[in-house]
Amino acid sequence: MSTEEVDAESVRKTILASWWRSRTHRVAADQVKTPYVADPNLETPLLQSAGAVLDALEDKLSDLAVSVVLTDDQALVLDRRTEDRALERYLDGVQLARGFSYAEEFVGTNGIGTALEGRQATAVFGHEHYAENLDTLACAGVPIRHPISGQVLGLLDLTCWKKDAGPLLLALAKATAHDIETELTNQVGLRELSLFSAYLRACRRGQGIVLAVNNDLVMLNDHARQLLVPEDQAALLARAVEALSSQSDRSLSMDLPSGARARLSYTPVSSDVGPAGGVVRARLLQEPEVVSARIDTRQPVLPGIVGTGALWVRACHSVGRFARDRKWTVVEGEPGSGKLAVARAAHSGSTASAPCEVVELDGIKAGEWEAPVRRALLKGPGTVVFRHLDKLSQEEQRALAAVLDDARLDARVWGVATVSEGEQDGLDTDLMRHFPTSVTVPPLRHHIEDVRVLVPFLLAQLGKGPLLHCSPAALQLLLRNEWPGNAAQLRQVLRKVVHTRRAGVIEPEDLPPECRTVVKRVLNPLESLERDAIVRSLLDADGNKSRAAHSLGMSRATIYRKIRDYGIDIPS
Ligand SMILES: Nc1ncnc2c1ncn2[C@@H]1O[C@H](COP(=O)(O)OP(=O)(O)OP(=O)(O)O)[C@@H](O)[C@H]1O
Repeated sequence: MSTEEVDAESVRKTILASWWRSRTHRVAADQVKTPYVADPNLETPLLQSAGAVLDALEDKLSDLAVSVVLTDDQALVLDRRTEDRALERYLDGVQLARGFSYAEEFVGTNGIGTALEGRQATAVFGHEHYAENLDTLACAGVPIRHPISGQVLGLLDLTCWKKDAGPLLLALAKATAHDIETELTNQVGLRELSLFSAYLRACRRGQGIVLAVNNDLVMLNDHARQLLVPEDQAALLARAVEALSSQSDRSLSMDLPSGARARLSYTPVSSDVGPAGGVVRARLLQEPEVVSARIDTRQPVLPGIVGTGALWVRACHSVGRFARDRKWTVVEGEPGSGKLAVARAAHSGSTASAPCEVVELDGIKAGEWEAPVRRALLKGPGTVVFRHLDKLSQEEQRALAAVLDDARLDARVWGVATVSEGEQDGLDTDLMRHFPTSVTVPPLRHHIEDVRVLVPFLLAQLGKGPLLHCSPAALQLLLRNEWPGNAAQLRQVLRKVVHTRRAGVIEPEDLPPECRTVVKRVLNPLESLERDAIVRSLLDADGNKSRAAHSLGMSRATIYRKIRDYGIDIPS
């Protein structure tokens, strides 16, 4: 089979196709040798739903030499139940046991890997197996699908001796897989049904844009499809998915890539079996000045900064335009998202030769800002950046407003204030009269593709421009991160890297532990230490969670929970 031609008439079509694939994968036909994962993830909805069904089947088959196997969607064996000792020993010998993969690429034609490859119920009998040690067996595998998305979650397989096999084997496997899917519907479907009813209620309530999301599902009403261009839909969905982690109602405004501004209200939905996702209602705000300006994202952004993500380019263009028109502006955004960088770049883009004064207001003592502000204002043409304006007390803000009222401002002075996300509304109204326009800088995760250009840019800033490059694998890790601390966090990470690697190629192992995580919030120092310790132990233990937990003195359950909480992602 591994070297000679096969007579197409003598073999079933699906089996012949699988033999060809096995041959292409260079699977050994005289032995079973397959990768082993010591610690497969056993906390999945599939295993939770399958447990009771497998218990019941195991009971029914207790007098028969039939093994019940459950795998994940990659053919990794998660559970195997065999009452018959002889069969059990044989299956151990051919590595059909928990932790081993029965994917076609490793084992060749078999009821598990071949069924997953073809995405359909498949039985493989005796000599149809590619590896000769499996000749005495028959197995029937049936993929198990997510009840709503249809995505294959895993597979149910029944394996017995070839001499005992018949058509009933596949029929029983199908019925059992169906029972597991029904159980999944009860568990998962309840969530989705709750979300669907909440979505329908929101649609019935008005004419606006309604979206509903959870981790597996997205629903959009007609208004969303008609009023929003695809990039705006994607940006809204990204924001909605982000809101999923919060369990409270929220409303917020956001700039959309097309230039429109939307007001969103997010309502979480819960079901009897836990959180079910959330419903977002959105309203487009009519801000003609912004809406009318469609931005070509291929244009270069402002001088001294990089990035081509639609939201980022839009923010840069708006700040640049306000700088040219000398319209005082508030630049709002998450920590480290590049507010000051945009303000400086807009200054350079409009009046590079004039001075740009940055007055840091965070932590400044009462009244101490007054002298530098007056000095900056008196300098004539140029830019004054009021950095972290929201950190001034209300009283100080009123005092600053009075200073600005009194100063006979040169019309060629441009004022720009940076404030933390969501803090703009709390600023003193008298002061805000001086800042008639505002722009929101998007967090890095909303223009994550810009990591590709930010990395070389920031490496150059750190003095390593032509000396250091990122390997594709390391870049992939950086692109997967959520960057709760935004570009400033990315800069910190690269600063750590250049301490240890001064030239050459940055590989994944050169990146600090935080790059192995996809956490959505900024961790406190204690949490960061714990996360780093877990990542290091996992790397030392080649991804083996039990060994990592042992070395840290943690229980397995705790390390699983922490891996989930910190979004740690280390392949075994
Ligand atoms: N698009 C970009 N191109 C180049 N550098 C950037 C860009 N975005 C951010 N940076 C760099 O990232 C770092 C953090 O940016 P910056 O200080 O402007 O953020 P911020 O939002 O003002 O921070 P804070 O929240 O502390 O006020 C700086 O070194 C800045 O030069």
